[in-house]
Amino acid sequence: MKVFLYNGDKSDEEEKEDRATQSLLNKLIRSNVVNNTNQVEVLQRDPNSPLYSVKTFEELRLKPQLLKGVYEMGFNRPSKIQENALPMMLAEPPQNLIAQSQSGTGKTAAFVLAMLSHVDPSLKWPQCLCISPTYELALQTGKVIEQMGKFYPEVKLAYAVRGHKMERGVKIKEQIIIGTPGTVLDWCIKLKLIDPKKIKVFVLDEADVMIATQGHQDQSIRIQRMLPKGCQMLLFSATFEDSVWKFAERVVPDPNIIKLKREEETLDTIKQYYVLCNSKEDKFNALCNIYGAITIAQAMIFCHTRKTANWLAGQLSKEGHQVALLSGEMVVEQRAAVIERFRDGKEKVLITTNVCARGIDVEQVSVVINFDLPLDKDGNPDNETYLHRIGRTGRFGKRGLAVNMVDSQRSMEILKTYERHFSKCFFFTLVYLNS
Ligand SMILES: Nc1ncnc2c1ncn2[C@@H]1O[C@H](COP(=O)(O)OP(=O)(O)OP(=O)(O)O)[C@@H](O)[C@H]1O
Repeated sequence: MKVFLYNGDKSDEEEKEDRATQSLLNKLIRSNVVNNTNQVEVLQRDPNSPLYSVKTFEELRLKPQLLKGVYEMGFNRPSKIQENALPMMLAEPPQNLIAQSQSGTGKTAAFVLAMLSHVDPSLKWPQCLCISPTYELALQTGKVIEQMGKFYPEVKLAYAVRGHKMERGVKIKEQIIIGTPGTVLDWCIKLKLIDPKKIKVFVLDEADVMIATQGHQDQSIRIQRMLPKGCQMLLFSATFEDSVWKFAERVVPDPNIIKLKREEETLDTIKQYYVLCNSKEDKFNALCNIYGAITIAQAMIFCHTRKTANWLAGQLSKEGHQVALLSGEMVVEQRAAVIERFRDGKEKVLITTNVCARGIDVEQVSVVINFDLPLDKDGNPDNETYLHRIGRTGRFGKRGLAVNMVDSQRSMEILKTYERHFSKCFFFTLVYLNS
């Protein structure tokens, strides 16, 4: 019997990369808003009320201090999701909203602007409450509040996160609270620092990440139940599985709903090849043979496990090639630095595992090497991941090249499955690269 291709190596899926880390990484490496060309889908609670969307920030009649903050951040016009979400969030009377769009489309900036707009700075108590899944994500959102509110210094922000020790019963004067569910709950119930009845705007950010963390779902619902009837409820998520949807409906009564689909990727402009090899070492040799060609552009090399990625990076370095390695062992800041160097073109080749690279768009990558073919956690072909690795959206619709390394009967079968699945778009071409 053939030995299973990845036997002995722990699958990187097993290494359990959590969604919060991925989300934080995405925020750290983001340089710009993702401008999606897909249509926004809007479902209004009251279908008879007119549907407003805005093309400029001026149309929103923001406070001048906030408009100044928005422009200072370099925003010239609302992003696609903001065009629809902002008028709804700023409407009077307040409207509830569930909004879903991929990471980087401008959701955070939208709800931050809504919170800052609704605050009454003359009142010295918490009026807006935003919960985030982790300490680090809360700090990131806090930074956006601080930046956008730069010219509105009367509005103050407090962080309800671990490590921020507070005495029981002290009254908090800050108008905006950003925190994690556990600490926020403590501040409301145990320490009585926040009077939930005085909250006007409640934001639940990253709902999909939130429910992936044990206990956060219940804590969020407990917080929500303490809020007054007229409180505006806003919920944001990058993805919308059924579980997120069910949670959203419990947290946000009578919602308006905005969805912006991810742009679809295609394989139309990608030339796909495969290389027949006998072993990992053989694949390495094949890779060395094409190394000169792939470094004309920028390339990403995908391995199934951290162990293989480390090994490959070591081997290529020994050969004198300069490669960057993105590994799950690195802390998130280190990973962000690696991605940034690659984006800036300081490194030509990036070796990574699937989990590490999830959600990262590097526009200029035109060569993708599947040192190991993508597999799901049960070891079966994973069409979606194959498409994500290789495919291009309309936005980045440049030509590309993909090379799949095949080193066993099993991996050949997997390749054939991809070929069948995507048969409308391409046929694999066999190339011999070994000397
Ligand atoms: N209207 C805009 N014009 C230009 N840049 C913008 C605009 N809105 C947001 N941005 C920038 O785009 C990036 C992504 O925005 P934001 O963080 O709000 O997206 P997001 O959808 O909340 O992402 P995530 O799901 O990761 O939290 C940020 O760097 C932000 O400063």
